[in-house]
Amino acid sequence: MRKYYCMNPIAQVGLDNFSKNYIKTDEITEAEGILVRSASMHDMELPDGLLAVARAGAGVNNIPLEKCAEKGIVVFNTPGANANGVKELVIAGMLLASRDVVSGINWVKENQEDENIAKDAEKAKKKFAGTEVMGKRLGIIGLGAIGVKVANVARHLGMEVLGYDPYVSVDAAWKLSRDVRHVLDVNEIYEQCDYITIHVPLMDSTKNMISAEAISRMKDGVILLNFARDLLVDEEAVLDGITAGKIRRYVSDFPNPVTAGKPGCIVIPHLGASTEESEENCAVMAVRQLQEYLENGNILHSVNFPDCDMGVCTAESRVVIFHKNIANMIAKFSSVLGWNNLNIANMMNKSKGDVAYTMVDLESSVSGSIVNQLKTIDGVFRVRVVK
Ligand SMILES: NC(=O)C1=CN([C@@H]2O[C@H](COP(=O)(O)OP(=O)(O)OC[C@H]3O[C@@H](n4cnc5c(N)ncnc54)[C@H](O)[C@@H]3O)[C@@H](O)[C@H]2O)C=CC1
Ligand SMILES: O=C(O)CCC(=O)C(=O)O
Repeated sequence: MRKYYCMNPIAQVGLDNFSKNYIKTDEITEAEGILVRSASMHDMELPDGLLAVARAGAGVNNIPLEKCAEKGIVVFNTPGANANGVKELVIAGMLLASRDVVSGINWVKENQEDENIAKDAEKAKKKFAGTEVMGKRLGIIGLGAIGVKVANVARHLGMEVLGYDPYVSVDAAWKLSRDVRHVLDVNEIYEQCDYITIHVPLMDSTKNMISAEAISRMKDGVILLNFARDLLVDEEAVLDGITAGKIRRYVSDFPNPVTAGKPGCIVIPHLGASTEESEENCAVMAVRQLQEYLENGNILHSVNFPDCDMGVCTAESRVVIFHKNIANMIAKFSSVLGWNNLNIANMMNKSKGDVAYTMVDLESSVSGSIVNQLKTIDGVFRVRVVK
């Protein structure tokens, strides 16, 4: 029986995909697989028996990717599975920032006992008047699963759309409306747009990407939307920008003491992916990827190891090896297997940055001693007998 542990509540529809050979455990040290959403795993000890972590979502900044790689723990995410949920809330955020609906609703609540509320509302409403999005210019930083969807909807709303993504994938480019202007310099977005929305992962290279300098380049009265991660934006500079009238509204999906309750800030409690559909899509994808890896050693949508798929093993056994991406590793594995008279039926090796993954199907079974010989090869992190 294989055991998995959930660090956050995971949609039952997803968990139902586990076969009867799986059981949920409350004891993390027993788990071969972990399912997680936003819980931080940075300070936790990774159990020795842990083989994989599946993030039911996109952002993986809550997971120590390198530490996992060094221990041969595969980390998956579920690209695109919650993109529509986020897209819809970004559009809602744009509208809430343009029209003062929130203050208007609060006014109605505060005046609920007023018998003349209908008449008084007609007098009060001019305070809450706003602007329309049609005809305005939207800049999108990051044209991945979410950015592309936001771009295409914004075109349907009659907005002019500029997109910036130096690493845009072919797949994303195919999905993007051809009316979106792809800019090569992010400053064009800062300098020309009425609305700016950011959809990039939080990494060392993107932290504080929306800096005071970037804000200083923006048009007066810009509306800034952040449904990606708070640390991408210098939020102290945002507050200064609001005070100075540079920024009209800052919409963020990430409450923190800097922006919560501050004038000009519309802060949502991280609800971008909190829809039934997104939660279910992510859970189903995460569970399938986890199960495929635990049962067959196949990797799909990993963020710290290369994707590698040899299907179901029809040979006598399958061994997978996590190792450094350095010269001569395959020769060393073949030598160990050859000395031990093991014939290779099939083999695949893939690399990603500094790490690599080798899958080997063999015509006879592998003993513990052979596994130990593979483990002692310099540069090997982990050896796992899948079958
Ligand atoms: N608020 C919420 O609930 C959610 C937030 N997110 C956040 O949104 C982020 C984006 O999500 P997806 O679109 O699904 O990811 P994605 O991986 O499909 O797209 C990210 C895009 O950012 C681009 N990129 C990377 N560095 C860049 C840079 N320096 N400048 C411009 N573009 C750059 C990449 O090329 C890629 O196309 C996630 O990493 C996560 O942090 C994702 C889902 C839900
Ligand atoms: O699971 C969640 O609600 C968070 C979603 C998110 O932020 C992500 O997928 O990056």
